[in-house]
Amino acid sequence: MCDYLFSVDGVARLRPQTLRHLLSSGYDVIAPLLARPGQAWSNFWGAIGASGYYARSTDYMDIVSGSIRGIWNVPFITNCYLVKMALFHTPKGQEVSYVKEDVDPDMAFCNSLRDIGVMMYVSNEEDLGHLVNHETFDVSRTHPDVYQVLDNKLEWENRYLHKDYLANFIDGQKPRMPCPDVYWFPLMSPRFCKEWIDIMEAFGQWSDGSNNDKRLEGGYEAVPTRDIHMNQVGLERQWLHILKEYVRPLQEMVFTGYYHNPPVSIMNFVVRYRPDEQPSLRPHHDSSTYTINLALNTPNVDYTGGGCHFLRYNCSVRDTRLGWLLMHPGRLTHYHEGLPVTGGTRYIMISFVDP
Ligand SMILES: O=C(O)CCC(=O)C(=O)O
Ligand SMILES: [Fe+2]
Repeated sequence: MCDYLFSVDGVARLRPQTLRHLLSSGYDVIAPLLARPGQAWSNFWGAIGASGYYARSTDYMDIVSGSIRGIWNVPFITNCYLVKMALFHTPKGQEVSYVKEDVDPDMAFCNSLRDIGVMMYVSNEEDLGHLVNHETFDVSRTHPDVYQVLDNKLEWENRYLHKDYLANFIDGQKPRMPCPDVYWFPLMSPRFCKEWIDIMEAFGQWSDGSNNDKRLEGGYEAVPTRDIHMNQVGLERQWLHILKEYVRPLQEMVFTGYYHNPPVSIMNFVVRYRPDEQPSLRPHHDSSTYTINLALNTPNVDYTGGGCHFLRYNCSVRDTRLGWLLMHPGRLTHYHEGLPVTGGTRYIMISFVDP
């Protein structure tokens, strides 16, 4: 039988050596001090308990930040802890329980430990990882992880931001400009692109490519594409967050002095081009101040033909790159068209940012 019971509320990303370290520490009950990305520290109250009981009032910040290292005896722990199994085999009248009237289970559990004189400890001797926030994780979604940009930022960025995204901001680096005032940046990972397409195809309700579009306020689209809007697949809030957090800083680098936070975009959609469906898009202006056009798959691998042509400059971008976006003014100078796809299927993600 296992000697320890390991409890987590949510999913803890504990490293194996951390677990080994905790297991060998000899205490009956111990909680690693864990961070939850973007939220308060887990076991924070344990640390506050430590300050209240044993330390100066400012010490808990030092404990949380790791500038003091050690193990502290605390009156309360929660979320993630390790308990010796022997504690659950105590004599009658000394049982450990997580049930007490209308008290929350974690409160009741700690109370019961205190009642029988079992000490609880918080440890920050090692950097212990963090907790995943499971509150909005919806397993009924296709690829629920991709929906987690607001709730599990750290995991989400590791999975879905392009590996070269941060390199966009290296000082003195000139952004790529394949056509005049058309900028080109790595934004999303291959996994993002694949899952984004999967979500659209699983939903499957592509527009019919006609001028009548009930999804639009006026019910009319002059230059229709076969597309799915983000609000049809529950990704509007997430996509607008991506625009604000990851696209806006790129825009501010290249269109200097243009600052709108958050960026406003009511048109956010994935376009599908196929030779036998809609292969191309006739020349047009977008209803945007600037447009972003993110390549979700790869020319000469997933499809042939395709690309975006800017008529004023007689300039095309055909060799679009997976997860890279094109950013260009929407009107006046950047009259453009979608070039015909001759085989396979091309997918792009479009936003009309205005303002
Ligand atoms: O096919 C392209 O790259 C252009 C798409 C486009 O201009 C649009 O959807 O407004
Ligand atoms: Fe366009």
